Amino acid sequence: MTNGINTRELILQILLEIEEEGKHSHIAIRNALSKYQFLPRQERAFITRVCEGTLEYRILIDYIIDSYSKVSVDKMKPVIREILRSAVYQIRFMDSVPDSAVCNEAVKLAQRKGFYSLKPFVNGVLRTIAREWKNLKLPSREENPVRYLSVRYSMPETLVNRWLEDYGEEKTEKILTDFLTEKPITVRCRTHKYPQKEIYESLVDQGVEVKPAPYLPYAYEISNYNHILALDAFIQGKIQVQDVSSMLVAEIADPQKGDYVIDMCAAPGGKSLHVADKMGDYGTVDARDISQYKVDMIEENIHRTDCINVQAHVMDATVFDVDSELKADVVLADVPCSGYGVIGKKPEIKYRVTAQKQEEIVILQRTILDNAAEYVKPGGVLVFSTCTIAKEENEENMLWFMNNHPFKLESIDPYLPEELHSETTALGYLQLLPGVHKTDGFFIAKFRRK
Ligand SMILES: C[S@@+](CC[C@H](N)C(=O)[O-])C[C@H]1O[C@@H](n2cnc3c(N)ncnc32)[C@H](O)[C@@H]1O
Repeated sequence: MTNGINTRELILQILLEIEEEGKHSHIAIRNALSKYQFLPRQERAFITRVCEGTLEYRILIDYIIDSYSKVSVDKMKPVIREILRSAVYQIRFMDSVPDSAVCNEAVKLAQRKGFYSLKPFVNGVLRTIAREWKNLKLPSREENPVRYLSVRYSMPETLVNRWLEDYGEEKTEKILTDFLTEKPITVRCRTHKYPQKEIYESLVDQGVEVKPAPYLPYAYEISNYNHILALDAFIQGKIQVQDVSSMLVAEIADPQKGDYVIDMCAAPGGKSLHVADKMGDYGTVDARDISQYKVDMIEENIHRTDCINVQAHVMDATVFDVDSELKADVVLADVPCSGYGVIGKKPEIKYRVTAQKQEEIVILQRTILDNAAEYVKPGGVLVFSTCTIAKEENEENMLWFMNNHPFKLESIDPYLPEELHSETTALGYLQLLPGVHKTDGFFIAKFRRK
């Protein structure tokens, strides 16, 4: 308890918003923390870790609870379920809090939330788990490898099955391991405007730990800071938060000074700003997104980075814009996707997968790609990208696109570090897999209009 705020209660509230109201985890956590800005850094870190960890390990946690509770997790009242889940996360994964304190806090919280009669149940289940969890066996890998991987790495069986089929057991296990590995944030240094040394020194002067990121010389991994919004390099627009996979898009697009670039799905503007930086102050990036809310996010970034050659507009990429026909030197179609490549950052994605959503997203992507094709000048470039590792959204869409539009793939090797070169990059596309490559899961294909 700090300043009248009960940390466990705040954690419960955040988890209920994510699990019961369908909020995105990073938004629910960010909103709660910005409401209670006075909380000390250590407590903020604790809240973030417990919420993220409870979500990341939900399947394993439920397996543990179900092994020791008479009432199964899916039959419990949401408040009790989330109290137990977050307590089990602390017992299983955090040494900093004694198990007895975790149990006591959970029991008190159940009472405060009006579940007086369930106090003995919460107490009994948690104390048994604290005593017994080390003896609990996971499902047998030999008898049921899918169930084993699902519980061991907290990944729904549908996704495990899909990746086993697409990538084989070894790569799937690397992907699953990577999703549960904590990683620093990556930033792009805007070296077109500011010397990298100056950016490095500004970060280090504020106590930030700075390490080179993989694959691109102007990317850093940063850690050991409280708020990124309080870093001078960020405030002054010298850095942009972006995964290296996403930075590769502007490299591969290779815009030339004076080009007209359309970014069809641009918010919050990471790739638009990068492309604009690469063009210097020449040319225009037409950064579009579906809603004013999204366009405001792009505007905020334009303002902070003082990128004068990016213009943001509300425009629905599924609606054909006749004024853009054959106008663009470069079109970026960084389409909405299932997001499986960023499950490590947004763990709730893995629990919200349905076959229907998967089909709908492919249809949406193809509609956007149909329009994107029409905007590219003869001889111009279309870069298609997603942050997923689902074949139907990536390779299958790429093949479909080539069968339906007058474009050909073009080698992307000239824009990539040698360690990323492969048969597919020589052809014109790249599937990055978490744990196999040192980035988020991401797909990029480069087409040129015939
Ligand atoms: C992968 S994100 C884009 C990330 C962005 N390119 C960047 O690098 O910062 C996909 C974007 O597509 C937008 N979107 C979804 N449906 C859309 C539509 N029909 N028209 C335009 N944008 C759309 C979403 O709002 C979201 O901002």
